[in-house]
Amino acid sequence: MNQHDKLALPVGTTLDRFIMRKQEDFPYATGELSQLLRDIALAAKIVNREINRSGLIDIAGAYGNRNVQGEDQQKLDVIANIRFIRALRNGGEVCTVISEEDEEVIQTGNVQGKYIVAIDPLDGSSNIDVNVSIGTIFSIYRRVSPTGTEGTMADCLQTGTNQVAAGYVIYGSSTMMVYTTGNGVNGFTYEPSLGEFFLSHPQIITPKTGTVYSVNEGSSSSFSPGVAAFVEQCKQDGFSARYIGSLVADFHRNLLKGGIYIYPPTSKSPDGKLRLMYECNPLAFIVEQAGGKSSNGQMRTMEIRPQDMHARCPLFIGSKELVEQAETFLAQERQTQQVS
Ligand SMILES: O=P(O)(O)OC[C@H]1O[C@](O)(COP(=O)(O)O)[C@@H](O)[C@@H]1O
Ligand SMILES: [Mg+2]
Ligand SMILES: [Mg+2]
Repeated sequence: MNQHDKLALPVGTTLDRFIMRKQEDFPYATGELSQLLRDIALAAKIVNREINRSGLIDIAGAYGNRNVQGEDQQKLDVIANIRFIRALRNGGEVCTVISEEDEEVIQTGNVQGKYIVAIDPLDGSSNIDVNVSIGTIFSIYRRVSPTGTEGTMADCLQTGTNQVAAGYVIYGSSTMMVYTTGNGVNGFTYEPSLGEFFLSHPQIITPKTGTVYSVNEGSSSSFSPGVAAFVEQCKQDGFSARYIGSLVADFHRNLLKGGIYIYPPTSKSPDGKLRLMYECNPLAFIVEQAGGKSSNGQMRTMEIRPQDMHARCPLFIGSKELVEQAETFLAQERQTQQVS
């Protein structure tokens, strides 16, 4: 197979075939990561079916519990959590799971498993029952502790630069899975009648800049001067404001069209709202692989050392030039604070 065949897998290739072909790029690959990606795709198909018919069956609304974030769990949050954890446990490749919906780590019992998965089973919970795009976000690490034991905290609290793969599923007008293993970003669209994901967006490259900014301006009264100045600059430059309120959906649009998504520190969320391990790091890996950028306004997201599985951090992510522009405003703000 020559170089051209290896790179240019035709649009319409199934996800399974793509994973197998890409595995051939790594002579020492043992197939475990490939199997893990297939396990995630399988769970995504099941969750997709539940989401599509959520209005017909009694899975709409709140579940009646609060998760470790203090958020009311939606029934679909719980269903998606169960489905993904079951698929990761049954697949056998994963020893430990970090989930947004579980306070403690989940030891799957697969002590021979080489991988750790951090997952946001259902992203965009506030949009679940109103038929707006929602998603699943996942991040995969190789364990650092020896196999034969349960995953440790050292396995779970690795920096984002150690990710071996990351991705998301968007349940929208179509359902897509977008992921990277560090060799570019590829998107697959789900064909429900065939039950298969097909390559539809090969080698995604995000535009260097754009004219869309995504931030919840409802919190603008507590934006720092630097954030407020950047948002004002976007308005003066005639940018369009787009905010779906589902991180995956806002990120996906900006990834394809160019733009910036910001979740800054606010009075309600002094460290921002989004979680480093299963929201910020996986999307940072993808955007960097697509030529974009991600930071907390100052530091590269993937270099932030997680202090806690559910640690939050501010997020500035998207087109490289826009993230750099926002960082410049924040640097000026820090300088002003230093001299005052
Ligand atoms: O309503 P806010 O404060 O703008 O927050 C919206 C953000 O919160 C989230 O819903 C958090 O994710 P979860 O739904 O997984 O908890 C993001 O998807 C979204 O971007
Ligand atoms: Mg989320
Ligand atoms: Mg969630």
